[in-house]
Amino acid sequence: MYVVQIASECAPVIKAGGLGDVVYGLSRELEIRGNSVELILPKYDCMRYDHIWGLHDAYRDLWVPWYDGRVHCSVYCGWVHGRVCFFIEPHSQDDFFNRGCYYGCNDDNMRFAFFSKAALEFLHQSNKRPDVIHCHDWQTGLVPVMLYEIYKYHGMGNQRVCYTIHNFKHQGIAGNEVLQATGLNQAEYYFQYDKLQDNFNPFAINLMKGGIVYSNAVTTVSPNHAWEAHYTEVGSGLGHTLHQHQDKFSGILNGIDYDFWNPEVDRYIPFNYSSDDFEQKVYNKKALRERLLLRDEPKKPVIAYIGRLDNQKGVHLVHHAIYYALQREAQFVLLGSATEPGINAHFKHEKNFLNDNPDCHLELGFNEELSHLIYAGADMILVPSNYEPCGLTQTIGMKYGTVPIVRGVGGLVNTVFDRDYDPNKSPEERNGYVFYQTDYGALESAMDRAIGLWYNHPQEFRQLALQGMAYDYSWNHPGTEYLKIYDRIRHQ
Ligand SMILES: Nc1ncnc2c1ncn2[C@@H]1O[C@H](COP(=O)(O)OP(=O)(O)O[C@H]2O[C@H](CO)[C@@H](O)[C@H](O)[C@H]2O)[C@@H](O)[C@H]1O
Repeated sequence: MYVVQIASECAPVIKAGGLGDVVYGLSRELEIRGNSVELILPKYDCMRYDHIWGLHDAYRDLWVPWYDGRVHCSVYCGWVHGRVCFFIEPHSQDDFFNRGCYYGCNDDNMRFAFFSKAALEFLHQSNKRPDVIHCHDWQTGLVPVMLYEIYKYHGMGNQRVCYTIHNFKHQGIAGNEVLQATGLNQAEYYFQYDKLQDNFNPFAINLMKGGIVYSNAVTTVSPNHAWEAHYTEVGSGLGHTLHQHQDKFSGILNGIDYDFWNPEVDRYIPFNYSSDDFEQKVYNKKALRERLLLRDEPKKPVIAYIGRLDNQKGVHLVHHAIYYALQREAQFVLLGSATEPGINAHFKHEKNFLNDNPDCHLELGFNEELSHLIYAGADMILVPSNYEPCGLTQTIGMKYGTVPIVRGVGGLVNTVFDRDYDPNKSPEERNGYVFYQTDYGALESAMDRAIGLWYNHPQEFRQLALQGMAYDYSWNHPGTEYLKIYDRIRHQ
């Protein structure tokens, strides 16, 4: 099968979060199984060019219709750790992808509407006719809309679209100008409730809703989150739309790429290890402490948080966990970045306040290499999210023998099974700690149980870590699930 992924991220070259990991990992899995996969991405100025091999211009004269004119683009091709990627570079005054950031601009709707249009125009003009186009999140929600409203009539009638939603919170709420720019004429047609009209604001269109309405299959990134999005407020207003399209909507748990996230072969950690020589993990802990200037207190556990610092991730609990860990004789390491100025200022303040504390380190920013050392060196990883479509940090943590402490929402429910309480798993199958409420007491009780086991029953704690390592959260199973979906829609 020939699959083209159109996305705004692909790890490690463009990674703001988990979307990048998934786009890369799924592409690799599909290729391993004999499918042909290509990726189309924006050519951002700030991406990690050191992860691209053989970048060359592949298509010089791509002219993309935009408003009443056309925008000249160049398309570059290169290999990102074996995957063939096409990077689109527009030459216009808007400088859409030369902003020194991936997201967060006032005209993000326009930037990604343009990218979606350019990606389809590239497929069209270069005569690429994939069996399946797989696109992701609001940024590419317009791809199926334009495919079925425009490109279908220009020789692209056989292409089918699978649309994956990684985060319902950001939907791309836009105005009429997006329709005008992309050539989706007759605004009144798209402003209908069963098309792109936002479910709350009748004067706005919703790009993610467009993706849901027009795609042949819609997925989100865990079975539990699919249920939550359909039936609860976690769908951020799209529950009814999902209900109307429920026959094509499902949840597939994300995998992680065990070539990249694997303590046996990880290039970024000083001591490789597996469950057979788990003792080696402690040397990574020592290296982590040295790197972050933490005091070497062999007895203390290291608790880590890695992730964006925003409301989704439960920052009030992250903040509380730092102090609770210190109070309970544990060390705490945080690696995170905040885009919201208020949250950023708050954690900067905390960092200054805790700067001289030998048991705590807050690293504010994005650092892929350091994240590997933290997964390998920490003993526990905290994921106290308010909501979490899938979550990768807990499954990565488990692969590194780092015990997860998570809130029981979204994909965390599908991956972490409480050591003391899980009703559906035998004690040998349990792999972490789960709490449910959002108050400090709930968090503390889970941390308390984890830290208590560490201090009082170290052998049992070790056993719990090994049980986590035994789980297979690779792309093996989800790869099969996506291929089943592709196969189904291909013959529609
Ligand atoms: N400061 C930092 N430095 C280095 N690395 C960092 C980092 N902050 C985060 N990362 C890395 O980025 C990834 C984050 O994964 P998450 O599952 O938390 O994704 P995120 O919430 O961004 O994405 C959304 O999409 C993913 C993928 O579908 C879903 O799992 C998730 O629930 C949903 O919210 C991990 O690989 C983590 O190590």
